[in-house]
Formats: sequence, C-alpha cells, structure tokens
Amino acid sequence: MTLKLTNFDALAGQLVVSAQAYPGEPMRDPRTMAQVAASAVTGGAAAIRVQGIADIQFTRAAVEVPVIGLWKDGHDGVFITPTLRHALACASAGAHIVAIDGTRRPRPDGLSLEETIAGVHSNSNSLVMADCGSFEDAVAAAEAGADLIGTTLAGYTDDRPKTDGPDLELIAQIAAANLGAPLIAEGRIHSPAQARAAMDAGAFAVVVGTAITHPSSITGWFKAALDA
Ligand SMILES: CC(=O)N[C@H](C=O)[C@@H](O)[C@H](O)[C@H](O)COP(=O)(O)O
Repeated sequence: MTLKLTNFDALAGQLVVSAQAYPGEPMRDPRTMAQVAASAVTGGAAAIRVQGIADIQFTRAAVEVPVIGLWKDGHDGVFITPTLRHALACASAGAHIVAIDGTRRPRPDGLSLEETIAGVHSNSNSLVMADCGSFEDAVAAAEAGADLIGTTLAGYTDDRPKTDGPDLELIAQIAAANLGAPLIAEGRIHSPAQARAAMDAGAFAVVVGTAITHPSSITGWFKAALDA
C-alpha cells in the first residue's frame, strides 16, 4: 500500500504539474505521460497530477514526488473520479492524493461527498483533494473532510463564469475564509505571472496543466497569435 503523506509541507508555495492527454490524442499513453511527468519534476515540479489508472501506476514508478491521481469517466456532469469505486481504484494504483469531484452535485453512486471522503480514508492510505467549482463547494468540501481544496472546476460548473485565466476572485475568497484545508489553485493558469498571481491571492500551491504539458493547445496559442 502507498505510504501515507503525513503533511503537505513539501507542497507549500510550490508548483504542481498536471500531465494529461485526452482520448484520441497522440500522447495518450501512460508511458508518455510518465515521461512528461518526470520531465516536469526535473524542472522543479513538487508534485504531479495524472489521470487514469495506468498513468498513475507508470507515473508512480517514474517520479519520487507525491502523485495526485484521478480517473475521469465521461466529460460532463460529475466526471472527475465520480464514485468511491473510482477513487479507491486510484488509491490502489498508488495515488498519494486522490482528486475527486468536490462539488455539491449528486454523485452517480448516490454517496455524499462526506461518505466518499470517509470511504477513501478508511479503505486506503490516500488523502483526498476535492475539485471544487465555487466558494460554496469549497466550504462544503472542507466540512466533508477534504484534505485539500482545489479550484479545478471553477468555470466548468454552473456556478462561476469561465474566466480567461485563473479565477483569482474565487481563489482569494476561499483563501480568506481559512477553511482548514490547504487551497490548491488550479484551472487556466497559463503563464508564470498567473501562477504568481494565484499564489499572491492566497493559494497554498498551484497546479498547471495545459500550459506545460499539452503541446497541441500551446501550439494553437502561438498559431492564433500569428494568424491574428
Ligand atoms: C475541468 C477539467 O476537466 N480539469 C482537468 C482536471 O484534472 C484537466 O483537464 C485540467 O487540465 C487540469 O485541471 C489543469 O488545468 P489547466 O489545464 O487549465 O492548467
């Protein structure tokens, strides 16, 4: 069983890199994602976030830093590690931290967020990151026992507009509320300056995905600038 993380000291003020390739994409291969993850660690990533059971397993073998694992099932509604079964599979695959949907929406298995988090805690050594979409989600997730709160779903549920960059207003609001669980800023952090701004807004750590690990998106940004 994966060794339990006893504290988050190593993540304070640090960069977490998310390495994900989407269905049908050329880089959708667990070995590739593990190599991308290892490259991010070489560059200074303090933890890695990966999607899918095989990606978690390969990445655990490739890096020494904590691994945040999730399992996306579908692409709308509650799809980020939607049930306790998905969460325990991520834990068994070696995720030190399992990222799950942390919104207040009904979950496909009928369990509450609190029951899901308790189920992970009592059946594995993994901690839980609740991927939230609003301030109210964050408050509820902290009350439900989440170990980490993420702004991952801000702009992807009905609660918040999809800001161009990170939702700094939400990050500042959650940080100011001192909910008792470290706040991870995640979602649309596309530049070093935006990562800095998320930290300055009160985040404990930041997750950057697309801007570091998704070449087709990055290429598209450059191409759009040239085409404009
Ligand atoms: C909403 C959703 O499905 N977010 C996912 C969560 O794991 C990923 O697709 C994102 O890449 C990740 O959150 C990092 O964000 P960004 O790629 O914007 O830096």
